[in-house]
Amino acid sequence: MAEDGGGFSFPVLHPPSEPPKKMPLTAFSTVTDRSGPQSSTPAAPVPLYEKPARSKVPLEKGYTQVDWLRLAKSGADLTGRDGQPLRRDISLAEVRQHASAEDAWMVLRGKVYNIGPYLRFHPGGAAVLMKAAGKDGTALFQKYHPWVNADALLEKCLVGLLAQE
Ligand code: HEM
Repeated sequence: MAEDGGGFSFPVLHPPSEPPKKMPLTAFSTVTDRSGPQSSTPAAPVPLYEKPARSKVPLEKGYTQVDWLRLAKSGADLTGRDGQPLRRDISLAEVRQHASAEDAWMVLRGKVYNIGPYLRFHPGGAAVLMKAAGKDGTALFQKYHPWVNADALLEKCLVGLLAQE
């Protein structure tokens, strides 16, 4: 609608005949899930951040990573090599013979580690780590935590290198 304003023509807005309905204040009731049949109950709010499932286990007292680093620095022989030099010829067949909790070796990226001393310190739990005992655990390691610096953590557990086949 336009009215004459002395040579100018401009629209005049009339207030709506009905006052606006009171708007709900919460996002909860204004957001509606239209994916399925409509219902009177509001859709549950979608969480913005799903907490990933963690499988860290509570460690026994005295078995934190700090305790481990302290042990690793203590000079104790964690390799089980009894002072023998690093070996470069370890076969997978030999690794397989070290598959018990008392005597556990694991291959990680071509390096053979004596993981027995680390079992109780492993944040994922000893039982999980035992899955890789006597085996090449590289794929499992990469699956769970490729960011972990095993070279540093297990430096003092190095038995030697896997033989090139
Ligand atoms: C011997 C080499 C390994 C070392 C040094 C090691 C070290 C660690 C460390 C430092 C963490 C804590 C990671 C974090 O808080 O971000 C961890 C967690 C874990 N590790 Fe290992 N790990 C080893 C091998 C393995 C293997 C072979 C498996 C699987 C069979 C495994 C499974 C896990 C799992 C499931 C967790 C808990 C992950 C989580 O939910 O936070 N680890 N490990």
